[in-house]
Amino acid sequence: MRKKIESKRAEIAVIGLGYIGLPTAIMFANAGFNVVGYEIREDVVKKIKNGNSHIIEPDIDDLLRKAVESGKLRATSNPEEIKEKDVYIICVQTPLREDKTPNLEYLESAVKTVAKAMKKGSLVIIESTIPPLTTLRMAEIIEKERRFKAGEDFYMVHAPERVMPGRIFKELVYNSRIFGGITKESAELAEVLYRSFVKGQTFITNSTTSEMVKLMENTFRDVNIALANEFAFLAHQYNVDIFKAIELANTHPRVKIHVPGIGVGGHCLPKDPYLLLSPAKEDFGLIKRAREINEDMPLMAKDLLFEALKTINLPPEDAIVTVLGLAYKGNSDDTRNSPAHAFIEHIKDDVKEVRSYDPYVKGTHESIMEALKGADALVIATDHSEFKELDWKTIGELMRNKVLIDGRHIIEEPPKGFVFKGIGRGEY
Ligand SMILES: NC(=O)c1ccc[n+]([C@@H]2O[C@H](COP(=O)([O-])OP(=O)(O)OC[C@H]3O[C@@H](n4cnc5c(N)ncnc54)[C@H](O)[C@@H]3O)[C@@H](O)[C@H]2O)c1
Ligand SMILES: CC(=O)N[C@@H]1[C@@H](OP(=O)(O)OP(=O)(O)OC[C@H]2O[C@@H](n3ccc(=O)[nH]c3=O)[C@H](O)[C@@H]2O)O[C@H](CO)[C@@H](O)[C@@H]1O
Repeated sequence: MRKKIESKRAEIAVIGLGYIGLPTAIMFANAGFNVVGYEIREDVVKKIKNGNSHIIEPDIDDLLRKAVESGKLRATSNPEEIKEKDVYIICVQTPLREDKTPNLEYLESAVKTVAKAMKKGSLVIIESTIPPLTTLRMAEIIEKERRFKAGEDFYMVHAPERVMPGRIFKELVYNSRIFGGITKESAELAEVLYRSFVKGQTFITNSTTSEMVKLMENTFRDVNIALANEFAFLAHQYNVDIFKAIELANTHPRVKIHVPGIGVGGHCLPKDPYLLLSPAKEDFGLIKRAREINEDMPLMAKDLLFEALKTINLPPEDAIVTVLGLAYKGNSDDTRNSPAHAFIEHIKDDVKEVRSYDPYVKGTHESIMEALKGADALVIATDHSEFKELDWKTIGELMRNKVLIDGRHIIEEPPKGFVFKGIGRGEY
């Protein structure tokens, strides 16, 4: 198997062609492997077959076209086409249920599909982010399904993905990678495989450690953002501009405070802390409290909006509010767990009309100017580059009342004539 991987003769199936699976499949195909991408969504398969990406990411269109035109990458919804591959890489989503417990249905179904298709000696890699101990449980599913013995009849590894959307193709190459094997040999094989394009450092460990490492990384970020958000809350009470205060605090050699804002969205940070806690019998409460703080940030934006409306004596029920940005972060089309949606849900029954505009996502209006015509308040919920270059004079002329709420600190100096409030901007 090692030789097959080194000589790039190993046949690879990538299961799930989303934000992670599609770039991963492209990288292996462009590194010279024959790759089949298996995806249950037929619309996605159809697009990829035509060389078109269904996600927005720098460089993806050219790299995908190259992979498809060279014949190295094929997409399919037919499980027959992933039979007896050498390597399976599972990249399906691992969301939460309503009650915040992990929904591992997609993963279990993908593992069962792989179990049916694989052969003795296959290497099964899970890239999805999963609760501690899940790889071992998935190995048992394969053992039951096929009567194979994990570590003897097949190799199994958790190889968490750590890329940042917007920089995926750079980070796939230069990030360091962790390979958590159910056996050392499994991890070593995965390491050789990824070395075909990874230039960052690589580390080998066991699967439960790698599951925990990935979840700790995102929990670290989430808890730090919650701390920044709590600082922002205090800054309003002390009449301080939190961004100036953070800039100064960050001049300390051992302090690096994160960025407060309207909320923490995406497919990862809002759920990974819960995945980390899910198999635990007990915890200290810090991680959950940080999550609650971040989940409540859209409510803080609502409070600022209503305070601003009050200063112009406009009852909320008469106000037309335009939300700029629906994606969870700047220059992305991903709306999963977006704070913009949570914010809209919080205000929609209290105001006259909520409008929305996003350059990458369908909102109520297709042009920013149309969305702002006659509006009373504008709320920035996403830090898209487009919103950093707005012509405030023209916008002011279009709006009926000029209330501006900055949930993402994209405005340094509030434009003249606007009633301005921003998360953490205690000075205004
Ligand atoms: N998006 C990110 O920035 C990111 C970064 C690092 C890690 N991750 C982790 O990677 C995993 C995937 O995330 P994503 O953002 O790519 O999700 P995604 O929803 O964009 O992609 C998952 C794809 O898998 C498909 N799928 C679901 N079940 C399937 C099955 N049984 N067989 C075949 N296809 C199936 C879905 O239709 C979907 O297209 C998650 O665990 C996530 O936490 C995501
Ligand atoms: C540890 C780490 O770096 N993990 C990254 C993270 O990537 P991400 O795409 O989820 O992006 P983030 O930048 O973390 O943003 C999430 C949300 O938090 C808001 N935010 C952010 C920073 C801040 O200081 N203040 C904020 O309010 C932001 O607006 C947005 O809504 O998870 C991926 C999947 O596991 C990882 O692969 C990837 O490495």
